[in-house]
Amino acid sequence: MSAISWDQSIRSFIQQTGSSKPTPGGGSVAALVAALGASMTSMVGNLSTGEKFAEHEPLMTDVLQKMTDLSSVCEQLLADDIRSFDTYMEALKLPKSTDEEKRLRQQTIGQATAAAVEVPLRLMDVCSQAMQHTCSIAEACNKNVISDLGIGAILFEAAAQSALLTVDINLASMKDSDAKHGYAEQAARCMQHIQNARSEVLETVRRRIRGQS
Ligand SMILES: Nc1nc(=O)c2c([nH]1)NC[C@@H]1CN(c3ccc(C(=O)N[C@@H](CCC(=O)O)C(=O)O)cc3)C=[N+]21
Repeated sequence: MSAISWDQSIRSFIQQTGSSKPTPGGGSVAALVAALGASMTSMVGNLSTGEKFAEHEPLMTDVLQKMTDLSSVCEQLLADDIRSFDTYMEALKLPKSTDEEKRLRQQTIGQATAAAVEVPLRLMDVCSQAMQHTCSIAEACNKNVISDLGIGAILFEAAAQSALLTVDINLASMKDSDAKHGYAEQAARCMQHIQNARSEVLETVRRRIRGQS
């Protein structure tokens, strides 16, 4: 067996996440959950090809490509979140004896906080796009795996709700109230869109599980 297996990576991620080290933190876990959501939608897309689904081929091909791209963004965001939160924790440790040190520390913390908000916000946007694509195949995809499409939708919502909490805790410490309101509004709008699309996906999933068309 090769030294790097998925099993070992998953085990090591889980151990590191559960340790007392601040990162990977909730922001990174949310990115991983979103990537798993993309895997579910991909699996459903990959099982919705061939003669029976011929008329939907362009749609499935497009959604599969989108899931591959969004999954790569999740991978990037997982790493970005570690970097941004580590930077924030480092900024807190800056000296604060003189006025100049205090000013520099506050400025650095402010910048680090903005970055720690923007990473989970980007993840929410990814979840929103992914949810929309998931919704777009709910009627046409293979019924045998419709439950997995629902799982994808649930995971995108869980990832987005988790990212939203991360946005909120960082906004709570933000001083610039204009920026704060801008971020909060963007997050709320995105979450609303995600929840609407999730409801639509799950309604279709449940109807198709019941066997009504
Ligand atoms: N983009 C982003 N990603 C996150 O993952 C993220 C975040 N923002 N914002 C806040 C939450 C919460 N979180 C913490 C993790 C560990 C400690 C931690 O280790 N705290 C120690 C103090 C450590 C020290 O001061 O060195 C303690 O409370 O005793 C704190 C907070 C990560 N989060």
